[in-house]
Amino acid sequence: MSTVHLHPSLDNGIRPEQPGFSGGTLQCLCATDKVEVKVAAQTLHNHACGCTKCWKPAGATFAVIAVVPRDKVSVVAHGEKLHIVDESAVIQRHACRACGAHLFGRIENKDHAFYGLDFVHTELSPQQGWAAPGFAAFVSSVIESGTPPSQMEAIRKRLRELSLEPYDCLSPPLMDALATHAAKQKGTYREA
Ligand SMILES: N[C@@H](CCC(=O)N[C@@H](CS)C(=O)NCC(=O)O)C(=O)O
Ligand SMILES: [Zn+2]
Ligand SMILES: [Zn+2]
Repeated sequence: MSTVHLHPSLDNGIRPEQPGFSGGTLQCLCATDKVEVKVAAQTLHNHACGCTKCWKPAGATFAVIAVVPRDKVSVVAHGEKLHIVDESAVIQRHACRACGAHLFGRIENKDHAFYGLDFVHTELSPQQGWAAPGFAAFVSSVIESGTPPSQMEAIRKRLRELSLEPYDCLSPPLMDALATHAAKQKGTYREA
């Protein structure tokens, strides 16, 4: 058993995706009056994120986060408890004021490459069958939340053991999507 702790849903064995799974609900961590958000689709691009802005459960080094079309996300209970953590961030993270869990993150800038996709943590769902994480993003950023740099080699080794290739930004396909969008905005985009 490894002594490197990443996140409970990674450390305790990654649950496989269920073919045909089509969504469920997310619930905040409050004991009563839980904020509930319906996600009416399977998620895409699920991954571990080491950045300081993504929500992590207590004691976790990484967040686990995926995207889903924003029209599939709706608040179904206790939306009055939600607030936006940082209005100035690209991703507006809607969190429960009482327990701190982030229910969904939304990009309101229509010019952003990922506009139209919301960010969700499916560990907040009682359902099983959600997409499994496929890579690890912003790995070096865990140092910014207090991980000693000397642990990075062991962390990257453990991520690779779990088949979560570590990247210090996003994965190459997502970085390519961001750069393609930027090239189109600048007028420098070319087909092969
Ligand atoms: N090193 C920074 C990286 C933050 C960062 O760029 N996070 C990525 C991954 S979630 C992002 O897209 N952030 C946009 C945002 O937070 O609005 C940190 O850890 O705070
Ligand atoms: Zn709560
Ligand atoms: Zn993040």
